[in-house]
Parts: sequence; C-alpha cells; structure tokens
Amino acid sequence: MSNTPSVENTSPESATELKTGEPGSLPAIEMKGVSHRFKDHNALDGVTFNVPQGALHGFVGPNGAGKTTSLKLICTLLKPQTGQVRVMGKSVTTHVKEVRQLIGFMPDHFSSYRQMTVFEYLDFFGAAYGLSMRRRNEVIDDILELTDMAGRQQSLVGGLSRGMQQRVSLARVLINDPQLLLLDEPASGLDPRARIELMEILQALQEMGKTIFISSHILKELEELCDSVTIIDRGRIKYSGTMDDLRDHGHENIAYRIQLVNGTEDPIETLLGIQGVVSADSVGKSRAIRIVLDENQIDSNRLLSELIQRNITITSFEKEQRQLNQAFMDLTEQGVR
Ligand SMILES: Nc1ncnc2c1ncn2[C@@H]1O[C@H](COP(=O)(O)OP(=O)(O)OP(=O)(O)O)[C@@H](O)[C@H]1O
Repeated sequence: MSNTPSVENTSPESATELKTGEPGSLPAIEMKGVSHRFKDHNALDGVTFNVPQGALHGFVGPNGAGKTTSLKLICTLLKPQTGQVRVMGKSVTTHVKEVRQLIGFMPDHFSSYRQMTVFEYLDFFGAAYGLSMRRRNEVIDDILELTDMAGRQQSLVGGLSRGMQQRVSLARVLINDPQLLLLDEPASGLDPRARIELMEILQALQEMGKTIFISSHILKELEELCDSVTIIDRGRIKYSGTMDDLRDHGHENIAYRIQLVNGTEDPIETLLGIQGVVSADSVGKSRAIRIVLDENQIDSNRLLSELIQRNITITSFEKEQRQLNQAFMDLTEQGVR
C-alpha cells in the first residue's frame, strides 16, 4: 500500500478548514501522512486530518479501522513510524512531556482501583500530577461538582454503577486540567439516561473551552453531540469535516420529504409528472413521501409551487439530510477486518 494520504471524500486541505477554534490558532490535533505498520499489517495508511481547538469531534470507523492506533499515537503511547502527529502544535515525537500535560486520555474500560473510594482514587491521580494537598481538595470538589458526583466522595469505586464509574474515569482525566480530552468509547455499556447525562457533561466541558475527541460506535449520539467528525476505514480517512458538510455530501440528487394531510389521495403519479422529479416513493407506512429531484431541472421553490398548483396539501416540507449512520455505511467497506 502507498504512503500517499488517501482522503477519498475530502482533501486534507478541506480537513484543515474546520471552522471551530480561534482564527489562526493551532489545531488541537494534527495528523499528517501518518502510516503505521504492525509487522506486515498496515494499520494506518497515510492518515491526514486536523481537529481544531474547541471542537467536539467524533472519530468513527468499523472494527479494526485504526481508531485505537490513532488514539495511541496522539497520546504518545505509540511512536509514529511515518508522518507527523502534533497536539496544539507540539510534536508527539519530540515533545512527549508537554503533550502529556495537554491531554487527558479516558480508555474504554475502568479496570483497577476498585477498592479505593472515589476521593482516594482522584486524590491518588492528583498527587501523581504533583498537585499539593490543598490544591487537590479544591480541584476534586470542583470536578465532582462538574461531573454531578458531589456526595459520592466516600463511595467505593468498585461498588458504583457503570455510568458512575465512567464519570469517575472522566473526573480522573480532568484532574490535571487538560486542554484536549481523548475519549475511547465513553458511552459503551451505559443505559440511555447515563448516556444523555454523560453527553451533557461533555457539552459543558466544550463550553469551558476544552477540545474533545471522542471515538465511538454509537453514531446517533455522535451526530447529536459533535460539530465535526472523522470517518476512518481500513487505516484510511474517508471523511473529515463538519457534520453539516457530511449531511450534504455525497447526494447525487437532492431529496425532499413531504408529509400529506390525512385523507389526501395518493399523489405519486401526479408527482412523477412534474418535470425534474426523478422519483417519488412512500416512506414506510406513514403519509410521508420522499421526492428525489434533478437539481438542474427544478429547485425547491418550483417544486413547492407545483405541489400547490396540483392541490397536493401537505403539512410539512423538508430537505432530506444524510444521517451519520447512512454516511458511515456509504463510506466504509463491508466485512469485519
Ligand atoms: N499490537 C498490534 N499488533 C498487531 N496488529 C495490531 C496491533 N494493534 C492493532 N493491530 C491491528 O491494526 C488494525 C487497527 O487496529 P485498531 O485497534 O487501531 O482498530 P480500531 O479501529 O480501534 O478497532 P476496534 O473498533 O475494534 O477497537 C487492526 O487490524 C488490528 O488487528
């Protein structure tokens, strides 16, 4: 395989144009032409993408796509073999210590320290980061407040629910006030309420100015939470950019969805008679119809006036946007790696 950056649906340049972050500020994460081999297996092949400061950025890909390998490179647990990885402009190869101070890495499993109380656990990591006892007490109070765990200081970590353990894990990551949070599958195994609450905490952290890079398989949540996303498959970047661009990207023809008033006669034949309508199909068992247009022949205004002229009464009219899971299916290949 070549080492040439392979960005099939967006160029590396467009990946650097993400709009979040202060103008002119260095990207929080910069990967440029990164390839990584394990023996004869290419785990990453010319990976190039940027995450701007202040972004809440999703990182998605099928099993074996190269997400964990990328995360390990960014958090200095692996050394890049080819290409460059920078955090806030600092190379992970030459500025390991500085990079480690900038990041907080939350792995997908919470395995040890089960016999400690929440306070002991956080205090232990605070001490490891060199914080004084007074400073640790202040920081731990603030972090427990932020993660909605005030009053849990004396609970045993091992006795907490999975959702609470994830919050303790997140609290631990926040101890040294990192600018960049790297979260590997933070919502896996959480019930719906715990997930929503975790997402709210992440949004609050973004509002505080943190950059959050979140690897996840739970596309629905990423879609609601993230402003930008990178899709990786078989070690290659398939898309990196804003969530909005992804929704518009890749449509050959533009589609609209109309909702009919109850009792309206089936208008599909009539719709197909409008010049520029490529297809018109009922959506499931609802009274909605999906209309695909050839944009060279008709735009949304014309379509609306054609509907009115033909007495097709509707209660809603909206442009169809590609969902993240559809984009994921379109951009990634079949089969488990
Ligand atoms: N230490 C290793 N030795 C050999 N191969 C490895 C090693 N680590 C990862 N790989 C391989 O590199 C590829 C990418 O792995 P990686 O763990 O980065 O994928 P992933 O996207 O995180 O997958 P998952 O979603 O399943 O965790 C896989 O094919 C994997 O088998």
